[in-house]
Amino acid sequence: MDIQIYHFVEGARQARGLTVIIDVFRAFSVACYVTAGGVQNLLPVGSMDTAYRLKQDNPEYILIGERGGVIQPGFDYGNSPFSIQAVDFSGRTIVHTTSAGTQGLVNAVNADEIITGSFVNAQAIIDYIRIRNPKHVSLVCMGWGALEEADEDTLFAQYVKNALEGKPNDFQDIVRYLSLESKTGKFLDMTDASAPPEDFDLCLSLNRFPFVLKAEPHGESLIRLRKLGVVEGVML
Ligand SMILES: O=C(O)[C@H](CS(=O)(=O)O)OP(=O)(O)O
Repeated sequence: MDIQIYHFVEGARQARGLTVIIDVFRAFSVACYVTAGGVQNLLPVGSMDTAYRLKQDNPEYILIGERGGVIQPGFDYGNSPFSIQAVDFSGRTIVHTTSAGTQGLVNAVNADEIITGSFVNAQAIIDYIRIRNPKHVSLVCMGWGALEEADEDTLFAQYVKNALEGKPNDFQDIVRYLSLESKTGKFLDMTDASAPPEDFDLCLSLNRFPFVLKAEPHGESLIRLRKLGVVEGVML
């Protein structure tokens, strides 16, 4: 298995094989929380225009996301796991747009298969890759605004690579580093309603969810993230 690590939108375009688009803080942690909240259709989109058009055509849709980390006018929720973790999304369609994570999903045009990456479903992702056993795995770190490396995304890519190569990982050390030494620790100090400090622990709640989110075509031009259960190395 050939495992390559890429960065940002350009990396998403280069990715091939089974591709993991990584955004730990916070897009793909949010995506897992809303999936656990029962969402029927989770539609990641790149542009704000697409998000607003979908809402205009379908007023019952829920808009979630941010620009510059901040909830945008007309949105129902920001890109915050704390704000949505207790919400029942059963039967609902969510449109999700973010500065980094969802940009990677819509740009991974050369991938054979795309799943999301975050620590909240890390073991399911590792097990899924092992089950699929592809020739090429691409791990794409989306970073801050898809422009600047974010430690948590790079550390997640290395965590998955290590696991697949049979090398050890020290998750407690990752949490210590992110909270005390990395720019990511800023999430602990934020008081903005769009980025409450609780998001830090919620995004680093290791293996909370036993499923992967796989991108699939939805209609003519959209993608949908479908939940695939993976428990103890077995796909449900
Ligand atoms: O709101 C977030 O957590 C980030 C903002 S940014 O990437 O730092 O601009 O968005 P995400 O796409 O979840 O990384």
